[in-house]
Amino acid sequence: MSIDTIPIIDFAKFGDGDSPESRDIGKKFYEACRDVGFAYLINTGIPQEKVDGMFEWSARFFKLPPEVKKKAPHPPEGWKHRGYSGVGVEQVSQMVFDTEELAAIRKGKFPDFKESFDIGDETSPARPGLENIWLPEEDLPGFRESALDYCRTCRTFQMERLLPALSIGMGLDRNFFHEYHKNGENQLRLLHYPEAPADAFESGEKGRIGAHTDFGTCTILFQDDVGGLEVESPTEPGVFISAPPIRGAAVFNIGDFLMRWSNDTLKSTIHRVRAPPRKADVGGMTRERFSIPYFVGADTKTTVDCIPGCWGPDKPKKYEPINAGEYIDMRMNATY
Ligand SMILES: O=C(O)CCC(=O)C(=O)O
Ligand SMILES: [Fe+2]
Repeated sequence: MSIDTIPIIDFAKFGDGDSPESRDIGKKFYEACRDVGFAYLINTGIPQEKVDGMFEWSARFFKLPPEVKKKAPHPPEGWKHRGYSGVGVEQVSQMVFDTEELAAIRKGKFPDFKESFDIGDETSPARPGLENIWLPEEDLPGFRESALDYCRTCRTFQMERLLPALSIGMGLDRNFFHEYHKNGENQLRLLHYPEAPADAFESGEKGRIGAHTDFGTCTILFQDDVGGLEVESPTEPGVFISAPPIRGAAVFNIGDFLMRWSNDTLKSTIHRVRAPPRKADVGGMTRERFSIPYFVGADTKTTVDCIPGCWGPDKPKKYEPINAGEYIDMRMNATY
C-alpha cells in the first residue's frame, strides 16, 4: 500500500487518565510515528494566539537591519546552536561526519537560502557554551520574554500530552519518557526563507532547506501559509509528498535519536523545503516563508539503551547504549 498523505492526530480527547480515548489517540499516534514518522497534530492545546504571536515576533526580528541581527551572532562551532545565522551560513548534511567528506559534498553546492535564530528554552541551566545569545533588550523589547513563554507552552504540551500519548501507544508506562526529558535541552528555531526569483529555485541555484532528518527526540513545527515542506514517502524512497500548511495544526516528526533509541521502530523521515508552486501573480518572485520548529531533546546527561518492547528474540538490539549529549553534538558539528 502506498502512503501519500500525512496522518492527522486529534488530541482533543487526550486526557490525564489512561482512558479508552487516550489509548486510541496513543495508538494512532504511535502508528503514524512507526509508519510515516510525520503527523499533523490538531487540538494540541497550544493556543493559536501564541503561535500567531511568535510568527509576529519572528517577522519583526528578521526585519531588523543586518547589523542589528549580527549583535547576536551564532558562534562558529556547529554544536553551539544559539543566536543568529545569516543567509547561506548553514547547510544541512545527511549523516556525514567526516570533515573532508563534508567539504567535498558542499563544494559546488549552494547553501540553504534561509536565515535563522536559535534559542535554548532555559528550562534548566544551559551547558557551558550553550547559553542563549540575545539581542540587547532595547533592540527588540519583549522578544526574549515572549520567546521563552512560547517555549514553555510547547514544553507543557510535550510533557503532558505528546510524550505520554506516544508512551501509551507503545504500550509503555504513561511517564516512560518523562525522566529522560524533564531536563531535556529543547531548542526553538525561528526560520526565515527570504523572497527570491522563482527561476533561481527552479534552476537549482537556490534551495530552501536540503533533504535531511532531525537529530533529537522529535520536532513540533508550525509553518505559515506559503507551503513548500515535503516529506519522503515512507513507501517510495526518493519520492517526496507535500506537507501543506493546515491552519492550527502542528507538523510533528520523529528525530534520529528516538529512531535509534527505539531500535528503528519509530521512523525519522527525510524532509526538505522547496519553493512552493510558482504563482503568476507575484511577478516571478517566490514569496518569503516563515516557519518555527521546536526541537525536543533528551537530557544530555542521560544514556539510553533500547526502549522496552522494541527488541526481543526476533528483533535483536541494533545499537549500543548512547549518551544523548554526545549524540547531539556529533550531529550538530556536521551541520556547519
Ligand atoms: O521550514 C520548515 O518547514 C522545515 C524546517 C526543518 O525541517 C528544520 O529546521 O529542521
Ligand atoms: Fe527538519
